[in-house]
Amino acid sequence: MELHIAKDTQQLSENLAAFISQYIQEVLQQQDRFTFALSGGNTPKALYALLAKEPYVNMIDWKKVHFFWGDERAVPFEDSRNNARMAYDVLLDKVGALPENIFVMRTDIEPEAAAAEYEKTLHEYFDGKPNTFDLVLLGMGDDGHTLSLFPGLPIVHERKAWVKAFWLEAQAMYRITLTAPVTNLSACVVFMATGAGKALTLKSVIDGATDPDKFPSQLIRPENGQLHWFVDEAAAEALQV
Ligand SMILES: O=C1O[C@H](COP(=O)(O)O)[C@@H](O)[C@H](O)[C@H]1O
Repeated sequence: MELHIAKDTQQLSENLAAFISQYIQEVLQQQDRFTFALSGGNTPKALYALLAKEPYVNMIDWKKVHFFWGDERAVPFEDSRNNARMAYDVLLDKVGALPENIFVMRTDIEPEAAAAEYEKTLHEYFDGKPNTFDLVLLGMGDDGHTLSLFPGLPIVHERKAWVKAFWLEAQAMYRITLTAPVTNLSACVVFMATGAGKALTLKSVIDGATDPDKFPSQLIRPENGQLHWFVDEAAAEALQV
C-alpha cells in the first residue's frame, strides 16, 4: 500500500489528477481502452473538476476511457444524490466521453434487476481477462464504509457476486454496489479521504486490527494490483507516519 499525504483537498486533488493522468497515458500505450470505475460522494468532485479542465482535458484520450461506477444510490438520475449524475455534470459531459463507453448502474428499473444486469455486463466485458478495472476510485465514509459496503451489513461478507443491491435502512434507499471480490481483481485501486472527521476511522482502517465488519474499507486489498491512499493532512492526523 502506498500512502500519499497532501496539505488539503485541493492539493490532494491536484496530486491525484496528475497521478491518474499519467497512469491512463501509460496504460493506453499498452492497450486500446482504459476502464475507470468512479466513486460518488463529495470527496471526488474537486478531482473530477480538475480532470475536466486543462491540461488533463486534452492530455487524456477520453474517447478511449470506459466509465463504470463503484456504487449507486437507487434514486432517479435527475436526483442530485445520484452518483452517475454527479459524474456526468462534473466530468463526463465536459470531456466528451463517448456514450457507448459509459456503463451506468441503472436506477430506472428494480435495484435487484439493475444489479443482475450490471453483473452480466461486467462478466461479458472482462471475459477472460486476468484483471477487471484498470482503476477503481474509492471514497471512505466517516463510518469506514466504501462503495456501498456499510459496517455490519451482510454485503460485507459477499464472496461470490460482483454486484449486489440491498435496502439501506439507515438512508431509506436501495443501494447498488460492486463487491469486494470484483474490486480486488482490479489493476489499481485508489482511495481518497479528506477531513478531520475521517481521521480516527482512517487510523483504524490502515493501522488497526483487521475487522472488516466494523471497517469495510479494510476489505479492499487488490490481489494482483496496486493500492494507493490519497489523504489530506487532516485525515492523516492520527496515522503513525
Ligand atoms: O455514499 C457514498 O459515500 C462514499 C463516501 O462519500 P464521501 O462524501 O465521504 O466522499 C462514496 O465513496 C460512495 O460512492 C457514495 O455512494
